Amino acid sequence: MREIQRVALIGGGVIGAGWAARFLFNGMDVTVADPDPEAERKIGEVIANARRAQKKLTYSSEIAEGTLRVVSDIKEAVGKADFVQESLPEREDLKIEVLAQVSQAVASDVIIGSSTSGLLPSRLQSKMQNPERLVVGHPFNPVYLLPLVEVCGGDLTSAQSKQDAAAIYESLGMKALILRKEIDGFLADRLLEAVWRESLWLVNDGIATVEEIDDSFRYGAGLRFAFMGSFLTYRLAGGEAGMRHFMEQFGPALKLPWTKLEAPELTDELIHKVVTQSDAQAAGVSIRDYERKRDDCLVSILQSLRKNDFAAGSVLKDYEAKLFGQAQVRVMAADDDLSQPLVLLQTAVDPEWVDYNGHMTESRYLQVFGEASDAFYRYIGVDAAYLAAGHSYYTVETHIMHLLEVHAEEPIEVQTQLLGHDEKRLRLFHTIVRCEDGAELATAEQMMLHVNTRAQKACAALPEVLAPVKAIAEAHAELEQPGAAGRRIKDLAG
Ligand SMILES: NC(=O)C1=CN([C@@H]2O[C@H](COP(=O)(O)OP(=O)(O)OC[C@H]3O[C@@H](n4cnc5c(N)ncnc54)[C@H](O)[C@@H]3O)[C@@H](O)[C@H]2O)C=CC1
Ligand SMILES: C[N+](C)(C)CC(=O)CC(=O)[O-]
Repeated sequence: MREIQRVALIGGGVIGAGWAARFLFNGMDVTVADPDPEAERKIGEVIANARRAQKKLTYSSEIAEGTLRVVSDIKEAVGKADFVQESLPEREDLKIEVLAQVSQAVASDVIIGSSTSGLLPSRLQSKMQNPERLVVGHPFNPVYLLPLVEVCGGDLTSAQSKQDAAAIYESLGMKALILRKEIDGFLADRLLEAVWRESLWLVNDGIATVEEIDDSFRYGAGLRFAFMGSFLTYRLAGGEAGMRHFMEQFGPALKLPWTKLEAPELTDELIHKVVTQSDAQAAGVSIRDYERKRDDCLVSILQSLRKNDFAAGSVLKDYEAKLFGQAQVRVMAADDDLSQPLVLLQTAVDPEWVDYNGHMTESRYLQVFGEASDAFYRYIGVDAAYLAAGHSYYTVETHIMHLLEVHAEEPIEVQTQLLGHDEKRLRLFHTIVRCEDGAELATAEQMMLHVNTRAQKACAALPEVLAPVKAIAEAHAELEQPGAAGRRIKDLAG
Protein backbone atom coordinates (compact mmCIF):
# COMPACT_ATOMS: atom_id res chain seq x y z
CA MET A 1 0.00 0.00 0.00
CA ARG A 2 1.23 3.53 -0.78
CA GLU A 3 2.33 5.82 2.01
CA ILE A 4 -0.40 8.45 2.38
CA GLN A 5 0.88 12.03 2.43
CA ARG A 6 -1.32 13.86 -0.10
CA VAL A 7 -5.06 13.50 0.19
CA ALA A 8 -7.72 14.81 -2.22
CA LEU A 9 -11.20 15.48 -0.91
CA ILE A 10 -14.06 15.87 -3.38
CA GLY A 11 -16.69 18.09 -1.77
CA GLY A 12 -15.94 20.28 1.22
CA GLY A 13 -19.32 20.55 2.92
CA VAL A 14 -20.16 19.31 6.42
CA ILE A 15 -18.44 15.96 5.91
CA GLY A 16 -15.65 17.00 3.52
CA ALA A 17 -14.54 19.73 5.93
CA GLY A 18 -14.62 17.24 8.81
CA TRP A 19 -12.43 14.84 6.83
CA ALA A 20 -10.07 17.74 6.02
CA ALA A 21 -9.58 18.36 9.75
CA ARG A 22 -8.92 14.69 10.51
CA PHE A 23 -6.34 14.30 7.72
CA LEU A 24 -4.63 17.63 8.52
CA PHE A 25 -4.31 16.79 12.23
CA ASN A 26 -2.53 13.60 11.20
CA GLY A 27 0.07 15.59 9.30
CA MET A 28 -1.27 14.95 5.79
CA ASP A 29 -1.51 17.58 3.05
CA VAL A 30 -5.07 18.08 1.90
CA THR A 31 -6.53 19.51 -1.32
CA VAL A 32 -10.29 19.98 -1.38
CA ALA A 33 -12.21 20.33 -4.66
CA ASP A 34 -15.47 22.25 -4.27
CA PRO A 35 -17.12 24.68 -6.72
CA ASP A 36 -18.85 26.64 -3.95
CA PRO A 37 -17.25 30.13 -3.93
CA GLU A 38 -17.73 30.17 -0.14
CA ALA A 39 -16.08 26.76 0.34
CA GLU A 40 -12.77 28.07 1.69
CA ARG A 41 -14.49 30.17 4.38
CA LYS A 42 -16.84 27.38 5.42
CA ILE A 43 -14.08 24.76 5.55
CA GLY A 44 -11.88 27.20 7.48
CA GLU A 45 -14.60 27.72 10.09
CA VAL A 46 -15.16 24.00 10.56
CA ILE A 47 -11.41 23.40 10.86
CA ALA A 48 -11.07 26.19 13.43
CA ASN A 49 -13.74 24.49 15.56
CA ALA A 50 -12.11 21.10 14.98
CA ARG A 51 -8.68 22.41 16.01
CA ARG A 52 -10.17 23.75 19.22
CA ALA A 53 -11.70 20.33 19.96
CA GLN A 54 -8.53 18.45 19.03
CA LYS A 55 -6.44 20.52 21.44
CA LYS A 56 -8.82 19.62 24.25
CA LEU A 57 -9.15 15.99 23.25
CA THR A 58 -5.61 14.77 23.21
CA TYR A 59 -2.46 15.52 25.13
CA SER A 60 -0.32 14.13 22.29
CA SER A 61 -0.66 16.91 19.76
CA GLU A 62 2.96 17.27 18.68
CA ILE A 63 2.21 16.11 15.11
CA ALA A 64 2.69 19.08 12.76
CA GLU A 65 -0.53 19.86 10.89
CA GLY A 66 -0.51 19.26 7.13
CA THR A 67 -1.24 21.97 4.57
CA LEU A 68 -4.68 22.83 3.15
CA ARG A 69 -5.60 23.97 -0.36
CA VAL A 70 -9.11 24.58 -1.68
CA VAL A 71 -9.60 24.46 -5.45
CA SER A 72 -12.60 24.31 -7.75
CA ASP A 73 -11.19 21.86 -10.30
CA ILE A 74 -11.37 18.15 -9.49
CA LYS A 75 -8.42 17.21 -11.74
CA GLU A 76 -6.21 19.75 -10.00
CA ALA A 77 -7.16 18.27 -6.62
CA VAL A 78 -6.60 14.62 -7.38
CA GLY A 79 -3.57 14.80 -9.71
CA LYS A 80 -0.92 13.82 -7.16
CA ALA A 81 -3.14 12.32 -4.49
CA ASP A 82 -2.22 9.17 -2.56
CA PHE A 83 -5.80 8.78 -1.34
CA VAL A 84 -9.16 10.26 -2.40
CA GLN A 85 -12.30 10.67 -0.27
CA GLU A 86 -15.49 11.73 -2.03
CA SER A 87 -18.10 13.66 0.00
CA LEU A 88 -20.43 14.99 -2.71
CA PRO A 89 -24.13 15.61 -2.12
CA GLU A 90 -26.05 12.35 -1.68
CA ARG A 91 -27.07 11.98 -5.36
CA GLU A 92 -26.25 8.69 -7.02
CA ASP A 93 -26.04 10.10 -10.58
CA LEU A 94 -23.61 12.86 -9.53
CA LYS A 95 -21.43 10.49 -7.53
CA ILE A 96 -21.24 7.94 -10.37
CA GLU A 97 -20.17 10.61 -12.88
CA VAL A 98 -17.62 12.30 -10.61
CA LEU A 99 -16.12 9.03 -9.35
CA ALA A 100 -15.63 7.94 -12.98
CA GLN A 101 -13.88 11.25 -13.69
CA VAL A 102 -11.71 10.96 -10.54
CA SER A 103 -10.71 7.38 -11.41
CA GLN A 104 -9.31 8.58 -14.75
CA ALA A 105 -7.30 11.35 -13.16
CA VAL A 106 -5.49 9.48 -10.34
CA ALA A 107 -2.90 6.71 -10.38
CA SER A 108 -4.50 3.27 -10.72
CA ASP A 109 -3.44 2.08 -7.24
CA VAL A 110 -4.93 5.03 -5.36
CA ILE A 111 -7.79 3.97 -3.06
CA ILE A 112 -10.97 6.00 -3.48
CA GLY A 113 -13.36 6.22 -0.54
CA SER A 114 -16.93 7.48 -0.71
CA SER A 115 -18.66 9.05 2.31
CA THR A 116 -22.12 8.06 1.08
CA SER A 117 -24.58 7.42 3.88
CA GLY A 118 -26.30 4.56 2.16
CA LEU A 119 -25.80 4.32 -1.63
CA LEU A 120 -24.55 0.97 -2.89
CA PRO A 121 -20.85 0.86 -3.82
CA SER A 122 -21.61 -1.61 -6.66
CA ARG A 123 -23.55 1.17 -8.37
CA LEU A 124 -21.08 3.94 -7.49
CA GLN A 125 -18.17 2.03 -9.10
CA SER A 126 -20.11 1.14 -12.28
CA LYS A 127 -18.33 3.65 -14.57
CA MET A 128 -14.93 3.80 -12.86
CA GLN A 129 -11.53 2.84 -14.16
CA ASN A 130 -10.00 0.27 -11.79
CA PRO A 131 -13.27 -0.06 -9.85
CA GLU A 132 -11.64 -2.58 -7.49
CA ARG A 133 -10.24 0.36 -5.44
CA LEU A 134 -13.64 1.95 -4.65
CA VAL A 135 -14.81 1.52 -1.06
CA VAL A 136 -17.49 3.22 0.91
CA GLY A 137 -15.92 4.82 3.98
CA HIS A 138 -19.03 6.09 5.75
CA PRO A 139 -18.11 8.45 8.60
CA PHE A 140 -20.17 10.16 11.30
CA ASN A 141 -20.56 13.84 11.97
CA PRO A 142 -18.29 15.39 13.28
CA VAL A 143 -15.76 13.29 11.37
CA TYR A 144 -12.85 14.75 13.37
CA LEU A 145 -14.21 13.45 16.69
CA LEU A 146 -16.33 10.36 16.06
CA PRO A 147 -14.11 7.35 15.37
CA LEU A 148 -16.53 5.08 13.49
CA VAL A 149 -16.17 4.59 9.73
CA GLU A 150 -18.16 1.84 8.03
CA VAL A 151 -16.14 0.24 5.23
CA CYS A 152 -18.22 -1.42 2.54
CA GLY A 153 -17.15 -2.79 -0.83
CA GLY A 154 -19.18 -3.36 -4.01
CA ASP A 155 -19.23 -6.39 -6.32
CA LEU A 156 -16.01 -5.24 -7.99
CA THR A 157 -14.14 -4.03 -4.88
CA SER A 158 -11.11 -6.14 -3.98
CA ALA A 159 -10.71 -7.53 -0.47
CA GLN A 160 -7.29 -5.85 -0.40
CA SER A 161 -8.81 -2.40 -1.06
CA LYS A 162 -11.15 -2.83 1.90
CA GLN A 163 -8.23 -3.86 4.11
CA ASP A 164 -6.07 -0.99 2.86
CA ALA A 165 -8.86 1.56 3.31
CA ALA A 166 -9.52 0.28 6.84
CA ALA A 167 -5.80 0.59 7.64
CA ILE A 168 -5.73 4.17 6.32
CA TYR A 169 -8.78 5.19 8.36
CA GLU A 170 -7.41 3.47 11.47
CA SER A 171 -4.10 5.33 11.08
CA LEU A 172 -6.21 8.50 11.57
CA GLY A 173 -7.47 7.29 14.95
CA MET A 174 -10.73 5.81 13.62
CA LYS A 175 -12.48 2.51 14.22
CA ALA A 176 -13.08 0.86 10.84
CA LEU A 177 -15.99 -1.56 10.78
CA ILE A 178 -15.75 -3.68 7.63
CA LEU A 179 -19.22 -4.75 6.54
CA ARG A 180 -19.73 -8.42 5.72
CA LYS A 181 -22.33 -7.63 3.06
CA GLU A 182 -23.24 -4.70 0.83
CA ILE A 183 -26.57 -3.31 2.01
CA ASP A 184 -28.49 -0.02 1.52
CA GLY A 185 -27.92 2.29 4.48
CA PHE A 186 -25.14 0.04 5.86
CA LEU A 187 -25.46 -0.76 9.58
CA ALA A 188 -25.58 2.43 11.59
CA ASP A 189 -27.88 4.44 9.33
CA ARG A 190 -30.42 1.64 9.24
CA LEU A 191 -30.66 1.99 13.01
CA LEU A 192 -30.58 5.79 13.03
CA GLU A 193 -33.17 5.90 10.27
CA ALA A 194 -35.58 3.77 12.30
CA VAL A 195 -35.40 6.28 15.16
CA TRP A 196 -35.71 9.18 12.71
CA ARG A 197 -38.82 7.74 11.01
CA GLU A 198 -40.46 7.20 14.37
CA SER A 199 -39.53 10.71 15.50
CA LEU A 200 -41.13 12.22 12.39
CA TRP A 201 -44.33 10.28 13.05
CA LEU A 202 -44.46 11.58 16.61
CA VAL A 203 -44.21 15.18 15.31
CA ASN A 204 -46.60 14.52 12.44
CA ASP A 205 -49.25 13.10 14.75
CA GLY A 206 -48.84 15.97 17.24
CA ILE A 207 -47.76 13.59 20.01
CA ALA A 208 -44.71 15.66 20.97
CA THR A 209 -42.58 18.59 19.85
CA VAL A 210 -39.12 18.13 18.34
CA GLU A 211 -37.61 19.32 21.62
CA GLU A 212 -39.60 16.83 23.70
CA ILE A 213 -38.59 14.01 21.39
CA ASP A 214 -34.92 15.00 21.65
CA ASP A 215 -35.26 15.21 25.44
CA SER A 216 -36.74 11.72 25.57
CA PHE A 217 -33.47 10.57 24.04
CA ARG A 218 -30.73 12.72 25.48
CA TYR A 219 -31.75 12.46 29.14
CA GLY A 220 -32.00 8.69 28.96
CA ALA A 221 -31.04 6.10 26.38
CA GLY A 222 -28.78 8.53 24.53
CA LEU A 223 -26.41 8.67 27.49
CA ARG A 224 -25.83 4.93 27.51
CA PHE A 225 -25.64 4.70 23.72
CA ALA A 226 -22.28 6.46 24.01
CA PHE A 227 -20.72 3.21 25.12
CA MET A 228 -23.25 0.37 24.77
CA GLY A 229 -25.42 -0.61 21.83
CA SER A 230 -28.89 -2.19 22.06
CA PHE A 231 -27.63 -5.72 22.62
CA LEU A 232 -25.27 -5.02 25.52
CA THR A 233 -27.77 -2.61 27.06
CA TYR A 234 -30.62 -5.12 26.92
CA ARG A 235 -28.42 -7.91 28.22
CA LEU A 236 -28.04 -5.86 31.40
CA ALA A 237 -31.76 -5.04 31.34
CA GLY A 238 -32.38 -8.79 31.69
CA GLY A 239 -30.70 -8.75 35.10
CA GLU A 240 -28.74 -11.77 36.26
CA ALA A 241 -30.66 -14.02 33.88
CA GLY A 242 -29.34 -11.88 31.02
CA MET A 243 -30.54 -11.80 27.43
CA ARG A 244 -32.79 -14.87 27.56
CA HIS A 245 -34.84 -13.36 30.38
CA PHE A 246 -34.93 -10.00 28.59
CA MET A 247 -36.24 -11.62 25.39
CA GLU A 248 -38.90 -13.55 27.31
CA GLN A 249 -40.06 -10.50 29.25
CA PHE A 250 -40.05 -7.84 26.54
CA GLY A 251 -40.42 -10.00 23.43
CA PRO A 252 -44.23 -9.84 23.44
CA ALA A 253 -44.12 -6.02 23.25
CA LEU A 254 -42.67 -6.37 19.76
CA LYS A 255 -46.13 -7.47 18.65
CA LEU A 256 -47.70 -4.26 20.04
CA PRO A 257 -48.03 -1.25 17.74
CA TRP A 258 -45.12 0.70 19.30
CA THR A 259 -43.47 1.68 16.05
CA LYS A 260 -44.43 2.61 12.51
CA LEU A 261 -41.66 1.51 10.19
CA GLU A 262 -42.93 3.32 7.08
CA ALA A 263 -41.81 6.97 7.17
CA PRO A 264 -44.58 9.58 7.09
CA GLU A 265 -44.97 11.49 3.87
CA LEU A 266 -42.87 14.67 3.98
CA THR A 267 -45.76 17.02 3.26
CA ASP A 268 -45.17 20.80 3.24
CA GLU A 269 -47.12 20.89 6.48
CA LEU A 270 -44.86 18.34 8.21
CA ILE A 271 -41.68 20.02 6.94
CA HIS A 272 -42.97 23.41 8.17
CA LYS A 273 -43.81 21.93 11.56
CA VAL A 274 -40.39 20.29 11.98
CA VAL A 275 -38.48 23.37 10.79
CA THR A 276 -40.34 25.90 12.95
CA GLN A 277 -40.14 23.71 16.04
CA SER A 278 -36.45 23.09 15.38
CA ASP A 279 -35.83 26.86 15.07
CA ALA A 280 -37.64 27.40 18.37
CA GLN A 281 -35.56 24.66 19.98
CA ALA A 282 -32.30 26.26 18.78
CA ALA A 283 -33.42 29.62 20.22
CA GLY A 284 -31.17 31.64 17.92
CA VAL A 285 -27.92 29.83 18.79
CA SER A 286 -25.78 29.64 15.63
CA ILE A 287 -24.70 26.38 14.02
CA ARG A 288 -21.02 27.08 14.82
CA ASP A 289 -21.87 27.73 18.50
CA TYR A 290 -23.86 24.50 18.63
CA GLU A 291 -20.97 22.67 16.98
CA ARG A 292 -18.64 23.91 19.74
CA LYS A 293 -21.07 22.83 22.45
CA ARG A 294 -21.46 19.41 20.78
CA ASP A 295 -17.69 19.07 20.41
CA ASP A 296 -17.01 19.99 24.04
CA CYS A 297 -19.51 17.36 25.21
CA LEU A 298 -18.08 14.73 22.86
CA VAL A 299 -14.55 15.49 24.04
CA SER A 300 -15.63 15.03 27.66
CA ILE A 301 -17.38 11.75 26.85
CA LEU A 302 -14.43 10.44 24.84
CA GLN A 303 -12.00 11.36 27.62
CA SER A 304 -14.15 9.66 30.18
CA LEU A 305 -14.34 6.54 28.00
CA ARG A 306 -10.55 6.68 27.57
CA LYS A 307 -10.15 6.73 31.34
CA ASN A 308 -12.33 3.63 31.51
CA ASP A 309 -10.56 2.05 28.51
CA PHE A 310 -13.99 1.26 27.08
CA ALA A 311 -15.74 1.51 23.69
CA ALA A 312 -14.60 4.58 21.70
CA GLY A 313 -12.27 5.47 24.60
CA SER A 314 -10.09 2.44 23.84
CA VAL A 315 -9.71 3.65 20.24
CA LEU A 316 -8.60 7.06 21.56
CA LYS A 317 -6.17 5.47 24.00
CA ASP A 318 -4.50 3.36 21.30
CA TYR A 319 -4.40 6.33 18.94
CA GLU A 320 -2.69 8.50 21.55
CA ALA A 321 -0.07 5.81 22.16
CA LYS A 322 0.58 5.85 18.39
CA LEU A 323 0.76 9.67 18.31
CA PHE A 324 3.20 9.63 21.22
CA GLY A 325 5.46 7.30 19.22
CA GLN A 326 5.25 9.51 16.10
CA ALA A 327 5.50 12.91 17.77
CA GLN A 328 8.12 15.22 16.32
CA VAL A 329 10.05 15.85 19.52
CA ARG A 330 13.56 17.01 20.23
CA VAL A 331 15.91 14.30 21.38
CA MET A 332 19.40 15.18 22.67
CA ALA A 333 22.02 15.30 19.91
CA ALA A 334 25.78 14.98 20.38
CA ASP A 335 26.43 18.60 19.32
CA ASP A 336 23.66 20.24 21.39
CA ASP A 337 24.75 23.31 23.34
CA LEU A 338 23.98 22.47 26.98
CA SER A 339 25.66 25.54 28.44
CA GLN A 340 22.29 27.36 28.87
CA PRO A 341 18.91 26.26 30.23
CA LEU A 342 17.12 24.12 27.63
CA VAL A 343 14.22 25.55 25.64
CA LEU A 344 12.13 22.50 24.80
CA LEU A 345 8.63 24.02 24.85
CA GLN A 346 7.30 27.02 22.95
CA THR A 347 3.61 27.75 22.83
CA ALA A 348 1.03 30.55 23.02
CA VAL A 349 -1.51 31.17 25.73
CA ASP A 350 -4.80 29.65 24.59
CA PRO A 351 -7.69 32.14 25.14
CA GLU A 352 -9.53 29.32 26.92
CA TRP A 353 -6.82 29.28 29.60
CA VAL A 354 -7.79 32.78 30.72
CA ASP A 355 -10.06 33.12 33.76
CA TYR A 356 -12.44 35.77 35.11
CA ASN A 357 -9.43 37.89 36.19
CA GLY A 358 -8.42 38.20 32.54
CA HIS A 359 -5.16 36.26 32.87
CA MET A 360 -3.94 32.66 32.65
CA THR A 361 -5.67 30.58 35.29
CA GLU A 362 -3.67 28.62 37.88
CA SER A 363 -4.17 25.10 36.63
CA ARG A 364 -2.81 26.02 33.19
CA TYR A 365 0.57 26.92 34.72
CA LEU A 366 0.88 23.36 35.93
CA GLN A 367 -0.19 22.15 32.49
CA VAL A 368 2.55 24.22 30.81
CA PHE A 369 5.18 23.10 33.34
CA GLY A 370 3.99 19.51 32.98
CA GLU A 371 4.37 19.71 29.20
CA ALA A 372 7.87 21.17 29.67
CA SER A 373 8.78 18.23 31.90
CA ASP A 374 7.36 15.83 29.29
CA ALA A 375 9.52 17.55 26.66
CA PHE A 376 12.54 17.11 28.96
CA TYR A 377 11.81 13.39 29.32
CA ARG A 378 11.55 13.02 25.55
CA TYR A 379 14.84 14.91 25.23
CA ILE A 380 16.67 12.48 27.54
CA GLY A 381 15.28 9.47 25.69
CA VAL A 382 12.06 8.53 27.47
CA ASP A 383 10.22 7.43 24.34
CA ALA A 384 7.30 5.13 23.55
CA ALA A 385 9.52 2.01 23.81
CA TYR A 386 10.91 3.12 27.17
CA LEU A 387 7.36 3.65 28.51
CA ALA A 388 6.13 0.38 27.01
CA ALA A 389 8.98 -1.45 28.79
CA GLY A 390 7.50 -0.22 32.07
CA HIS A 391 9.66 2.79 32.93
CA SER A 392 8.69 6.41 33.45
CA TYR A 393 9.20 9.47 35.64
CA TYR A 394 6.45 10.60 38.03
CA THR A 395 6.31 14.11 39.54
CA VAL A 396 6.37 13.96 43.36
CA GLU A 397 6.64 17.65 44.28
CA THR A 398 6.04 21.04 42.59
CA HIS A 399 6.51 24.62 43.79
CA ILE A 400 5.10 27.27 41.41
CA MET A 401 5.74 31.02 41.69
CA HIS A 402 3.60 33.47 39.72
CA LEU A 403 5.68 36.55 38.86
CA LEU A 404 3.83 38.53 36.19
CA GLU A 405 0.39 38.28 34.61
CA VAL A 406 0.14 36.16 31.46
CA HIS A 407 -2.46 37.12 28.86
CA ALA A 408 -4.33 35.41 26.03
CA GLU A 409 -2.43 34.67 22.81
CA GLU A 410 0.97 35.69 24.29
CA PRO A 411 3.78 33.56 22.84
CA ILE A 412 5.73 31.95 25.70
CA GLU A 413 8.60 29.53 26.09
CA VAL A 414 9.84 27.43 28.98
CA GLN A 415 13.52 27.42 29.95
CA THR A 416 14.54 24.32 31.88
CA GLN A 417 17.52 23.90 34.17
CA LEU A 418 18.53 20.62 35.76
CA LEU A 419 19.42 21.45 39.36
CA GLY A 420 20.25 17.96 40.52
CA HIS A 421 19.88 14.28 39.86
CA ASP A 422 20.70 10.82 41.09
CA GLU A 423 19.82 7.40 39.68
CA LYS A 424 16.20 7.71 40.73
CA ARG A 425 15.50 11.44 40.93
CA LEU A 426 15.51 14.62 38.85
CA ARG A 427 15.26 18.14 40.28
CA LEU A 428 14.11 20.51 37.51
CA PHE A 429 13.68 24.26 37.52
CA HIS A 430 11.38 25.67 34.79
CA THR A 431 10.91 29.35 33.94
CA ILE A 432 8.05 30.54 31.71
CA VAL A 433 9.40 33.44 29.67
CA ARG A 434 7.47 35.90 27.47
CA CYS A 435 9.01 35.55 24.00
CA GLU A 436 8.44 39.20 23.08
CA ASP A 437 10.70 40.75 25.77
CA GLY A 438 12.22 37.85 27.71
CA ALA A 439 10.29 38.76 30.90
CA GLU A 440 10.11 35.95 33.45
CA LEU A 441 6.43 35.20 34.06
CA ALA A 442 6.46 32.19 36.39
CA THR A 443 8.76 29.50 37.73
CA ALA A 444 8.31 25.94 38.93
CA GLU A 445 10.68 23.70 40.81
CA GLN A 446 9.84 20.02 40.51
CA MET A 447 11.12 16.76 41.91
CA MET A 448 10.62 13.67 39.77
CA LEU A 449 10.97 10.04 40.71
CA HIS A 450 11.90 7.32 38.25
CA VAL A 451 9.49 4.38 38.56
CA ASN A 452 8.94 0.87 37.37
CA THR A 453 5.33 1.39 36.29
CA ARG A 454 4.48 -2.29 36.47
CA ALA A 455 5.69 -2.75 40.04
CA GLN A 456 4.62 0.85 40.92
CA LYS A 457 7.94 1.27 42.74
CA ALA A 458 10.81 3.72 42.47
CA CYS A 459 13.80 2.30 40.63
CA ALA A 460 17.00 3.51 38.96
CA ALA A 461 16.64 5.00 35.47
CA LEU A 462 18.13 2.89 32.69
CA PRO A 463 21.64 3.75 31.44
CA GLU A 464 20.39 5.15 28.09
CA VAL A 465 18.47 7.82 29.99
CA LEU A 466 21.01 8.37 32.77
CA ALA A 467 23.78 9.18 30.27
CA PRO A 468 22.08 12.31 28.80
CA VAL A 469 20.92 13.33 32.30
CA LYS A 470 24.55 13.19 33.45
CA ALA A 471 25.74 15.27 30.48
CA ILE A 472 23.07 17.94 31.09
CA ALA A 473 23.80 17.94 34.83
CA GLU A 474 27.53 18.50 34.25
CA ALA A 475 26.86 21.44 31.93
CA HIS A 476 24.11 22.96 34.10
CA ALA A 477 26.32 22.73 37.20
CA GLU A 478 28.17 25.71 35.70
CA LEU A 479 24.98 27.84 35.62
CA GLU A 480 23.99 30.17 38.42
CA GLN A 481 21.31 28.65 40.72
CA PRO A 482 17.97 30.47 40.20
CA GLY A 483 17.14 32.72 43.18
CA ALA A 484 13.81 30.94 43.72
CA ALA A 485 15.34 27.45 43.83
CA GLY A 486 14.62 25.65 47.09
CA ARG A 487 12.28 28.41 48.20
CA ARG A 488 9.26 27.69 50.38
CA ILE A 489 6.15 29.79 51.10
CA LYS A 490 7.08 32.40 53.72
CA ASP A 491 5.50 32.54 57.14
CA LEU A 492 3.00 35.43 57.30
CA ALA A 493 4.81 36.81 60.35
CA GLY A 494 8.12 36.83 58.40
N1 LIG B 1 -24.11 15.38 6.91
C1 LIG B 1 -23.99 14.23 7.54
O1 LIG B 1 -24.37 14.11 8.73
C2 LIG B 1 -23.36 13.06 6.88
C3 LIG B 1 -23.22 12.97 5.50
N2 LIG B 1 -22.62 11.89 4.94
C4 LIG B 1 -22.47 11.79 3.51
O2 LIG B 1 -21.42 12.66 3.08
C5 LIG B 1 -21.68 13.16 1.78
C6 LIG B 1 -21.63 14.69 1.85
O3 LIG B 1 -22.63 15.14 2.71
P1 LIG B 1 -22.57 16.58 3.37
O4 LIG B 1 -21.16 16.97 3.60
O5 LIG B 1 -23.52 16.54 4.50
O6 LIG B 1 -23.17 17.48 2.22
P2 LIG B 1 -22.99 19.07 2.01
O7 LIG B 1 -24.15 19.50 1.20
O8 LIG B 1 -22.73 19.73 3.30
O9 LIG B 1 -21.66 19.15 1.15
C7 LIG B 1 -21.55 18.77 -0.20
C8 LIG B 1 -20.46 19.61 -0.83
O10 LIG B 1 -20.20 19.14 -2.14
C9 LIG B 1 -19.97 20.27 -2.96
N3 LIG B 1 -20.19 19.89 -4.37
C10 LIG B 1 -21.34 19.86 -5.07
N4 LIG B 1 -21.09 19.47 -6.34
C11 LIG B 1 -19.75 19.25 -6.43
C12 LIG B 1 -18.88 18.82 -7.47
N5 LIG B 1 -19.34 18.52 -8.69
N6 LIG B 1 -17.55 18.71 -7.19
C13 LIG B 1 -17.07 18.98 -5.97
N7 LIG B 1 -17.86 19.39 -4.94
C14 LIG B 1 -19.18 19.51 -5.16
C15 LIG B 1 -20.95 21.31 -2.45
O11 LIG B 1 -20.55 22.63 -2.85
C16 LIG B 1 -20.87 21.09 -0.96
O12 LIG B 1 -19.88 21.91 -0.36
C17 LIG B 1 -23.02 12.59 1.37
O13 LIG B 1 -22.81 11.46 0.59
C18 LIG B 1 -23.67 12.21 2.70
O14 LIG B 1 -24.59 11.16 2.58
C19 LIG B 1 -22.05 10.90 5.71
C20 LIG B 1 -22.14 10.95 7.07
C21 LIG B 1 -22.87 11.98 7.76
C1 LIG C 1 -28.39 11.72 8.21
N1 LIG C 1 -27.27 10.92 7.71
C2 LIG C 1 -27.84 9.78 7.03
C3 LIG C 1 -26.53 11.76 6.76
C4 LIG C 1 -26.46 10.57 8.90
C5 LIG C 1 -25.24 9.78 8.67
O1 LIG C 1 -24.95 9.27 7.59
C6 LIG C 1 -24.34 9.51 9.81
C7 LIG C 1 -24.39 10.46 10.97
O2 LIG C 1 -23.42 11.19 11.19
O3 LIG C 1 -25.38 10.45 11.69
